[in-house]
Amino acid sequence: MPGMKMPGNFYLVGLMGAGKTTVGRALARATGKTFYDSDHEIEERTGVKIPIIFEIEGEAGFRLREKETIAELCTKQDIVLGTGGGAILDPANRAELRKHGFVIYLNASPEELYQRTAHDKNRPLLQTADPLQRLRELHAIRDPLYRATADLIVDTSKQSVQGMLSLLLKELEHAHRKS
Ligand SMILES: Nc1ncnc2c1ncn2[C@@H]1O[C@H](COP(=O)(O)OP(=O)(O)OP(=O)(O)O)[C@@H](O)[C@H]1O
Ligand SMILES: O=C(O)C1=C[C@@H](O)[C@@H](O)[C@H](O)C1
Ligand SMILES: [Mg+2]
Repeated sequence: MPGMKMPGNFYLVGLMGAGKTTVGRALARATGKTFYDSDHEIEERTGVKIPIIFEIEGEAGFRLREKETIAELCTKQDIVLGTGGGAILDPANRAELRKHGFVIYLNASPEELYQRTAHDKNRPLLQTADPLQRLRELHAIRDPLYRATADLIVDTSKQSVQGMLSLLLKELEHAHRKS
């Protein structure tokens, strides 16, 4: 259903590798909205990649930048926003997202997320001896927060990116008709 027009903002939340960037871009294209990615915005503004920010300012420094960036992106209209995997840790971010858009949780098993992120060095939290174990821990801690923030929860483990897009368009159309 490309070109389908729905009002408002769609915000994607979920762990690293859930597909927030990939699926988010496709969703924006299909709905005629502008795509933003909070991680990319932060990299643009600082001029460095995320691992460098973690190295110099620590995770706390990154989270401050992330909070500022999310607040600013939440003033935009008619966008799809892929948020950083840890954005929902901060209650202020959760409130901003809930207030300004329709929040979609892309859920996937730690095993699937591990497969998807294994080749990529741009995620400082996964630069450990056992990234699968780290993903299991992060999933256990964050899954309740993603759920509490979301208007819609979808399981991405068994879907291709294209399959995810079709499912989302169907669910969003359904939610839109009810509202
Ligand atoms: N449903 C899917 N099925 C198969 N592969 C997928 C799916 N969704 C995403 N991928 C692949 O997984 C990798 C990670 O996806 P992506 O970068 O979109 O995740 P992300 O949620 O933005 O992660 P991060 O929080 O680290 O930015 C990409 O290579 C992407 O093509
Ligand atoms: O899950 C997380 O805490 C993170 C996910 C990425 O999107 C980046 O925002 C960063 O690597 C931290
Ligand atoms: Mg991303």
